[in-house]
Amino acid sequence: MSETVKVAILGASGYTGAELIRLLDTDPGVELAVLTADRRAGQSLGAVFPHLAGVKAPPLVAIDDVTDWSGIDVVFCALPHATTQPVIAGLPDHLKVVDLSADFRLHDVDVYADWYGGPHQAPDLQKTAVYGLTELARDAIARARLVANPGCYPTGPLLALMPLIESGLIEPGDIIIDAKSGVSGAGRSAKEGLLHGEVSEGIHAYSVAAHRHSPEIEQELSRAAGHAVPTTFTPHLVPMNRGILSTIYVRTHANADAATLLSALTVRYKGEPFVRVLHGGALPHTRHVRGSNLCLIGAVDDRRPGHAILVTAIDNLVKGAAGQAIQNMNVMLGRPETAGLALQPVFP
Ligand SMILES: NC(=O)C1=CN([C@@H]2O[C@H](COP(=O)(O)OP(=O)(O)OC[C@H]3O[C@@H](n4cnc5c(N)ncnc54)[C@H](OP(=O)(O)O)[C@@H]3O)[C@@H](O)[C@H]2O)C=CC1
Ligand SMILES: CC(=O)N[C@@H](CCC(=O)OP(=O)(O)O)C(=O)O
Repeated sequence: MSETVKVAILGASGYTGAELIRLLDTDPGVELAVLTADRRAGQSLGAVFPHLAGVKAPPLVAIDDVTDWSGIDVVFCALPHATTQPVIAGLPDHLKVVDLSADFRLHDVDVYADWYGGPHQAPDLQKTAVYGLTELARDAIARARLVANPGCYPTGPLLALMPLIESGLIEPGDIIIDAKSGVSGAGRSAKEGLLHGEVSEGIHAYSVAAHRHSPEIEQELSRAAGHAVPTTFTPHLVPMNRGILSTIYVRTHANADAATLLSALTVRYKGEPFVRVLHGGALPHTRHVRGSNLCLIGAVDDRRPGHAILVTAIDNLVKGAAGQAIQNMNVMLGRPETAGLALQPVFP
């Protein structure tokens, strides 16, 4: 591999594609070599995203028109669910791949089929995929050819909960995750439920007890617990563009209180550039992470003894998607993990 990392972004005209470009443009060691789109193929980057007109990048092309992959090192796949499996299966072996879609996250392809409405189209490739929650899977990511980037909703809660389950401080079978997302989480394609009139000046729960991120959260919490862990997860859509705030209700073990949980998380994430544990009752806001790759975690004691409430905040497009994908690329290539990700949050 040459010193400059040559990347292809499949789905470059979407929200996560735009975020990959914005972040990678800050890394002088990366060249944007191939950008693809579907309906917008044939357009320049500046025509699709006027705010990115100053970025050095080739025009967007259809995936089928990319015939020579020999000069590419890494592919970011930012395509809709289910379109991704045949595309990645068809890529040459020399490419490292970070998939932002859900297609390779679920290890059990039968569970995938139940939640995503059809059989998995690349089950053998699925077996090789590493679930890429960077801070908790770094060694496996470093050895992987294909990394399945976690979903935006699971990222914050898993970072908070997995170390606490592993250290026996909380009851894995008694977790409730109440999450609120900005609308960019739903992508850029037009949908009636995302019209300004449907989203502004209100908030609503959706996919209650039926969201496709439930099996993903349960897969990872079960791995931490060593047994099956059913979890209550309720997403809400809120009238903001970016951010996910997750409020997480847990029952504690061994007289642990919120301070105990925060101490354990502080030890677990010591030296991590992107996970920050807040103390003294401080709780994160989505505006504390906007535009950055940070995950902030706070906790307070519930008024019910033996119960605590954790709160996590991420930017769904950064730590929940493009930022974590770049972090994973950096780990896969043995590069400094913060390359392209050294941006502080945009505030207010
Ligand atoms: N938005 C978010 O916060 C997060 C999204 N994800 C996942 O990342 C992936 C990308 O999401 P997002 O950027 O929001 O999606 P968008 O809908 O904003 O963008 C989708 C991209 O894929 C292209 N595309 C659509 N259909 C096809 C097709 N059949 N063949 C080839 N290209 C196609 C689009 O091209 P064109 O514009 O030309 O139509 C566009 O570039 C999805 O799987 C999503 O679930 C993961 C974490 C967070
Ligand atoms: C607000 C909103 O609609 N969010 C999306 C989740 C986006 C995401 O990150 O999930 P994937 O990576 O699995 O697509 C949803 O609820 O389906």
